Amino acid sequence: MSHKIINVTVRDVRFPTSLEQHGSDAMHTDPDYSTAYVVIDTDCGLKGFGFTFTLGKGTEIVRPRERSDPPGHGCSPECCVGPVGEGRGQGGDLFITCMGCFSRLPEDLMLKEGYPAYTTSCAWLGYSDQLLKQLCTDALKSGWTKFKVKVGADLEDDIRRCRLIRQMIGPSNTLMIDANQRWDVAEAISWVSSLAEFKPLWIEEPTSPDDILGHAAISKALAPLGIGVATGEQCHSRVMFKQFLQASALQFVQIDSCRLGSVNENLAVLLMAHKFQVPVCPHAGGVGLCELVQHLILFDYICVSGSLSNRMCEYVDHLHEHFTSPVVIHNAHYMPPKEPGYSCEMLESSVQRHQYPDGDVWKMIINK
Ligand SMILES: C[C@H](O)[C@@H](O)CC(=O)C(=O)O
Ligand SMILES: [Mg+2]
Repeated sequence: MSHKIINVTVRDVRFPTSLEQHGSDAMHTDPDYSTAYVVIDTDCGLKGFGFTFTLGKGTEIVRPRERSDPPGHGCSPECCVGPVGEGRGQGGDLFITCMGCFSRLPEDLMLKEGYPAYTTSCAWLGYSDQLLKQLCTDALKSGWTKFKVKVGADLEDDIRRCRLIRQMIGPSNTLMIDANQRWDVAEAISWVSSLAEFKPLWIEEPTSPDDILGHAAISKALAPLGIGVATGEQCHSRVMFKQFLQASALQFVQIDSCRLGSVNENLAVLLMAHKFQVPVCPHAGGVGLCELVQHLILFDYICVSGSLSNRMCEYVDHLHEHFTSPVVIHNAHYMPPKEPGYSCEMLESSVQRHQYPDGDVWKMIINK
């Protein structure tokens, strides 16, 4: 039986998250979480859905790739626009199938308790201390035990915010910090040393995401303080991850379902991380990244690592309502998705309202 693709549409869908500083960090002060959203129609009525994530204007870069450009036009095979443009979610029911064919024990545990998650949505850099306190209180009540705080713009602010959150979560909950590439190598080491009293488990993206040896130097300098280096959300290929692992430049692998183009590229990184015995703690959030990455992390646990030690998946509490099968979080754990597919179909009404620049939401903002 063969079927034909009869139409492909790509839409520029943006959410005005910058208005309330959701997603803000030391490098991205006004992100509008966005997608280049693809729908494929076939002659038998089946449809395919997929997207890649951007911070708004980035959609203008990845979108032509989503339309039709073949890979490698003027770019290296591992160039960043290629993989990001290919970060689409046509996973079919691969993951549901996989869960049936391996040992039942990890599968049962996932079905019962889910995969452990941490939250970033209490402490975006643009949030006030008052909002941070409120969100942290709510998160603790809902069972969250692992929290990530944005740092890197101003050391005094970082000390105050880390102290505040550490006081709120207590000594036994987990704190991570994320600088989003803001520092050079020496600055990263001294800045993070000043935050060591707050006992962060990791510093994320301390410097340029391409500086593998820089990350190795930071890892070495911070190891005696018990602080690991986490990176990967901007890492666009398995080749980069291979070198990070070979150089002992990271202690936590942060795959990103869209930045690494395709499920296959992500699986290659999961296998390498397992070989090097480095835990995978995926980047997620944005719009739709939690929906996609939940499949990858369940695959990692059930089929590759078989371990939850030092492992957790990022969660942010924004924009899930725009998906037909949003993630289910229970007691700070991702519960396995029950629907077949890669959870990447968006609600048509949401797509229409947020289409840029002529959806109703944007018309209102632009005409203000
Ligand atoms: C711009 C994004 O919101 C970024 O800050 C996300 C990120 O670094 C993370 O979630 O980790
Ligand atoms: Mg980050």
